[in-house]
Amino acid sequence: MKLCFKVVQDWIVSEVDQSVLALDCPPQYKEVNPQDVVVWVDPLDGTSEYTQGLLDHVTVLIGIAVQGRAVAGVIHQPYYGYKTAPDTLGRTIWGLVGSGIGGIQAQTPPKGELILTTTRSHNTALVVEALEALKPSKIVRVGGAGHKALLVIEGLCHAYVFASNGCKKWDTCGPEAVLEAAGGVFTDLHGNHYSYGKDVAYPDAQGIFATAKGVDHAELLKKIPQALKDAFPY
Ligand SMILES: Nc1ncnc2c1ncn2[C@@H]1O[C@H](COP(=O)(O)O)[C@@H](O)[C@H]1OP(=O)(O)O
Ligand SMILES: [Mg+2]
Repeated sequence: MKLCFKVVQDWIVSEVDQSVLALDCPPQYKEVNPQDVVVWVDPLDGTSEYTQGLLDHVTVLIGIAVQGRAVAGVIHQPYYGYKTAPDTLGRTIWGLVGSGIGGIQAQTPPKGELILTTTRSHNTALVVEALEALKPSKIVRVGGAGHKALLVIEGLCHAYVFASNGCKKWDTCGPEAVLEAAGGVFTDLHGNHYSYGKDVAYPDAQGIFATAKGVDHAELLKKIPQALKDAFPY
């Protein structure tokens, strides 16, 4: 059977960030068995915010898992700058664990503060309880898992905390890989990495606890009461 595709010319982007091609692939990923690779895609993360016109909360997420671990990802913000710089709309951030990130500079968040980011549209009593336990100096409520990961990568927030089972593997595989490639740590509320293998259940049933480069993830996680962690069993 012969398949024919006609690609609309406007869809083809020829001016892209080439820096990824200059990177040396970490040795452990130079030869992987294709059967060990799973790609998770969220074509529109931040749906609720999108419907409300909060366009900069929206991202397109691609995550690549090898033997269950999130190792590479892309977070594309199609509407980045739509209010301030509509002529250069959008930005694409990518990361490969062991190699680094491209598209933005990873930053360490300010010392002496604790700025947390979390959901603005999927709030619950447990979400609030977890945030209060950390005694933050500020809470940034925005939409989208990709968007929140970017706030942490850019050092605008110290941590992304979500005591809920609402996110799915396609929401977090890409963000986890990019944040960890940027020097951060992205785990569940027990401090464990999710598995992104082909047979896993879709919900991130143990919540999200992700910290920026330079933040002591284990120390911060100790402030979450055990009873709250127990509300998210394996
Ligand atoms: N309770 C939920 N029900 C459905 N999707 C959820 C829920 N909680 C989180 N998500 C998904 O995880 C992303 C991050 O959550 P939030 O924006 O609330 O912080 C959301 O954009 C949404 O993905 P999506 O928008 O692709 O449906
Ligand atoms: Mg999503």
